Amino acid sequence: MQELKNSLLTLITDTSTNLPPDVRAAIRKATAKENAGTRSALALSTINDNIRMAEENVSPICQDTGMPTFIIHVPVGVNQMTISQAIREAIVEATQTGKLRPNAVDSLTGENSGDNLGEGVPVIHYEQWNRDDIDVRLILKGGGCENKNIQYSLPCELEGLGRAGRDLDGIRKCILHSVYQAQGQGCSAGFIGVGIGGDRTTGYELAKKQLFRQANDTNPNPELAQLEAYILDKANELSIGTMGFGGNTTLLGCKIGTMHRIPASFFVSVAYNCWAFRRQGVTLDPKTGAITSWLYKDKPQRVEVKEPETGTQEQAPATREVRLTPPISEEAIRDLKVGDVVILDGLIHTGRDALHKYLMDHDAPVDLQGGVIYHCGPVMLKDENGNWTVKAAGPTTSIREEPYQADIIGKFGIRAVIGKGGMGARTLAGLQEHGAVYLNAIGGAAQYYADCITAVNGVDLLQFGVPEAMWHLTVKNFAAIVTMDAHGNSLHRDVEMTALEKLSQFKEPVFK
Ligand SMILES: O=C(O)C[C@H](O)C(=O)O
Ligand code: SF4
Repeated sequence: MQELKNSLLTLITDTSTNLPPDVRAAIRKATAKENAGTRSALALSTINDNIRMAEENVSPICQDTGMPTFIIHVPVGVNQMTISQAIREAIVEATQTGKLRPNAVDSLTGENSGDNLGEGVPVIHYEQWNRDDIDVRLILKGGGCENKNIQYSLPCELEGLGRAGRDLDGIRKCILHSVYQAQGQGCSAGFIGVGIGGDRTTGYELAKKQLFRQANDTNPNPELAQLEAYILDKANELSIGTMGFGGNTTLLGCKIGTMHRIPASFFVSVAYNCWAFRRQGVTLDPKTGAITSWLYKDKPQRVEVKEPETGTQEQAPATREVRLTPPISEEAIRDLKVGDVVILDGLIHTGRDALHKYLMDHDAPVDLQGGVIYHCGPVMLKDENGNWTVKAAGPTTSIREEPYQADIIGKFGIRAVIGKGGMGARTLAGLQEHGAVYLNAIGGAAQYYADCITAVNGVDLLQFGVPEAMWHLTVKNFAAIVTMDAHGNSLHRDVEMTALEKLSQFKEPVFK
């Protein structure tokens, strides 16, 4: 198996940097359905640029390279320990070369292992089969969309949909609700894998396994095939749109599997995957470990695009572009309105979970008066001269900072927070009180934003690990949309309210 480690390294690199054709086809279809100039269309155009840049640069599509999860089928007699060891070596190498972000964190101490290895990381599942070759599939599913996974225990009451019973119609309601509750936070438009039945653990496993199906396959069970088609159609009527900006595409794929359950339990488990749906697979020669074929790389798929029906077309709002350089004045911020596009030049600072908690009872390492905080955990590499370079730097989900954000803005005089997915009522009130804005960047567009970073000025709190440290970055032409302003307006609140109204239209039974 002399080729094994290199084959696995190729698989990891390709998964992180090159979206498979079925996923690209779904994104192309979504792009064609949005009207030029709308916020969703602009977001999709950035996403498409980013997909191309990641492939060209052989760099991560998204900075969050997720929890590496392998599903491996082996012939009888193949040594699984040899494969696991080769996976670990390939993961360390992929981390050293910036194809993976160091993502394994000790849950109690918060220490980042730095090489993507840790207790339970990576995840590797083996199954034996009767074939002679080895089949290795890998998914790199990031944290933001993982946090939007949801498990329902039937019967239950669902916001907007009422009672969901222990039948196909109850299942239908749960799945629609799962898309609604994700809003834009898991970097919509997403793909969902659904597991019906099992227990709490196997239900989620089944849901994740569905994500290994081809996006354009047809479920062999006609009842489930019908449900998949129904969900894909109706979830797209929720108008959540790309990144939760509103729009015609909210869901790119729905795959449903079922297993037996025990009488008392009835779980519907949903695995939500962002548009940056990174999964690839290879077959390997069991003697040499060389790649013999790729599993998701068939010819580019033809996309048939149905025009949006009249009435569903969002009109492109007139966008105003405002160029700002930190430190930003309160006056300039109060002049901004939801929908404006802000182009930033100058110094910004990254800060996410660990930093926000830290800043509550510590001073900031740098002056943040008039400053900009970027919710981002980048992929960084140090060169031979000790200089840092940015390999990938898209936004992280902002809502996790909701308990801290308003206080931090007030305490340090921050004028803008960049992130994705939006924030809640407390932050909105804080923006109004202190004169600040929330800027939504395009989640997953890690190459696109890395390209806007012209210098790494320094780093503080590196003891939090690379993703959680406070990086001081100079940016040029960094564009983001005002989605929460200093006047109490929030696009996220409006989109969620509309989506809830639309969700409640699906209350009546469909599958009797
Ligand atoms: O950890 C990250 O960089 C991002 C995460 O995947 C998220 O979606 O919030
Ligand atoms: S930032 Fe968005 S695209 Fe990246 S892993 Fe998280 S949810 Fe996915």
